Amino acid sequence: MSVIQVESLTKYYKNLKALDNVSFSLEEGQILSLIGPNGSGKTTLTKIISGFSQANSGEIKIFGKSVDDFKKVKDKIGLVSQENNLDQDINVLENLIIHSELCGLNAKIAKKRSLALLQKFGLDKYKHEDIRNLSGGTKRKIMLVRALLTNPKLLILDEPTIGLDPSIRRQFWDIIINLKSQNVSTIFTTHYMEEANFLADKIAFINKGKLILSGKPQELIKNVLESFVFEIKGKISTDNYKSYVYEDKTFIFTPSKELLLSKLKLFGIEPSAIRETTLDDLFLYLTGEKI
Ligand SMILES: Nc1ncnc2c1ncn2[C@@H]1O[C@H](COP(=O)(O)OP(=O)(O)OP(=O)(O)O)[C@@H](O)[C@H]1O
Repeated sequence: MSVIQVESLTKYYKNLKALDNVSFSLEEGQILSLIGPNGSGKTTLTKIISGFSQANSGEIKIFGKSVDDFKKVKDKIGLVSQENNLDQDINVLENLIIHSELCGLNAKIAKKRSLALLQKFGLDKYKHEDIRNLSGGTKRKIMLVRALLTNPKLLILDEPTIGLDPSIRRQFWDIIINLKSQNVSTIFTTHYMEEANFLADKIAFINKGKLILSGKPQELIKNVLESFVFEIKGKISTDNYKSYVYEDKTFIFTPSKELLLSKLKLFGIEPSAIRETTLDDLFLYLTGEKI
């Protein structure tokens, strides 16, 4: 069953079209990664699908039902926004309890659930620590715990691991995979292709407000490009081959390394690298932009 179906969302900020007719859906227990460069509309989309902003047109269905009032589904959706919006002047447990109460849990259950989640994620040692004393990675983990207080079925994470060191990023990945095993669906935005490739059941490329391509990570490349890419210094004509030019290099895609190598030899052209095609190549090929 679809946890969320998004149909033709369009959002304007005055004259700027931040989202342009965006549609996608996500099944229970699936992980979707939204990838796009700065300003492509990722945050706008996460805010709209979690009820913190309104689209100008389009429809959002949660568990098959059209959402006319996000208050009715707010306990089904957990959002971790990009900016740290924890209360800096109170401690971790107080932050979690206040949030739980705002979500309608009674004080006793709020405390019990907060402590249980802190324990589960190895964060109980921080429970009496003021937020301002925590590292960036721990703050983000506390925000994730806060989003989980209502046992949401859909988690929305806006750049959850940006700026975190690799070991903390890895811990985040483990948490998301663990939640998937409990049938929680996750939508996360990222600039890191390897993160999307590792975690996502489905990747959606977003550029200039448009969702330009989506699908399973392994199939995205196969459906559009060939398996190998040759990097050649300078701009060259590539005739029948798919290719792109970036920073004075030509990237040519081919299913057969041997065939292209022999053709290039005829023209005395030596590739500077031959490698497997990546999602970065695909994004550059489609948009001319680097993530
Ligand atoms: N509140 C706002 N008022 C006016 N313009 C906005 C507002 N929020 C975002 N924008 C603009 O809308 C476009 C999409 O922004 P958005 O923050 O959704 O992109 P993003 O993909 O999340 O970028 P980043 O990766 O930098 O977070 C950008 O051009 C941005 O400048």
